[in-house]
Amino acid sequence: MSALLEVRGLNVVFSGFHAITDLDFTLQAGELRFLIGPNGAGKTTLIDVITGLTRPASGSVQFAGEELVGKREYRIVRAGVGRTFQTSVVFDELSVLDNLDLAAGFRRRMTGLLRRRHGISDDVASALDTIGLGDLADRPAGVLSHGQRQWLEIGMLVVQRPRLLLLDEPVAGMSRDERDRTGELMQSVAKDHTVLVVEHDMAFLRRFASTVTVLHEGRLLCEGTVAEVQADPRVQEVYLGRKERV
Ligand SMILES: Nc1ncnc2c1ncn2[C@@H]1O[C@H](COP(=O)(O)OP(=O)(O)OP(=O)(O)O)[C@@H](O)[C@H]1O
Repeated sequence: MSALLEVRGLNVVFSGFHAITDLDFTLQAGELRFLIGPNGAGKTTLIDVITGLTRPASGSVQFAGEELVGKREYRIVRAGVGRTFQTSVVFDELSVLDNLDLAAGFRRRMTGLLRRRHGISDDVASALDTIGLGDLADRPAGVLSHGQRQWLEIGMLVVQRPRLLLLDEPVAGMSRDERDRTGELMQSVAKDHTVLVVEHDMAFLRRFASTVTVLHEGRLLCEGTVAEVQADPRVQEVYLGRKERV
């Protein structure tokens, strides 16, 4: 494996408040990595920096050898970085298939994106299969359950063929069944992509995570397997007294 993403000496400051301090973080190509940490640890801020939403005070973010800091968001998307947001980007009135097709169209840069075409592209068919929504392909996205909607969003990312997928709390608000299916979906997506998942749910991590990075107050606290991280006294200390114990 080789490094796909290399964050070096990252500092993010909001009006004098240090949200991220001297962070080094590396993701190897093909990894499924989980990022955890108590509220305010800097997890979303790190994703915002990688995707160009937030500009760091200093440091670099190399993606496949290309510097991302200073690049506009759409250029970072084009470079192959896709993310889900906590707010939905699905169009309720459009069918599941049209939402996927529309997302794929951004990649293909087609004109007449909403024009119904004959047949579906291989990318869209394969994404539909991966997210398990084939039976609902022609239903409006508005009828989907919360979990199905999240899967559709993941599918909408996948059809854009990113090399790196950043998923911010993908199982928040899901039922147990939906969480399990999402974990399986993530593992399936991770076969062909590098995936970084921000997640709080420790039961979910224990089941689906291999390598975990822990942030605390904007700094890297530790990194390792789920078992290593859970056994680390520093991790236990920062989570102590919180609802979700490690
Ligand atoms: N735009 C901003 N302006 C000022 N402070 C900010 C801004 N964005 C984030 N912060 C602060 O930076 C710190 C890190 O926030 P961040 O959202 O990255 O944490 P997080 O680890 O994702 O937490 P959570 O699990 O609660 O989502 C927090 O103290 C937050 O209040």
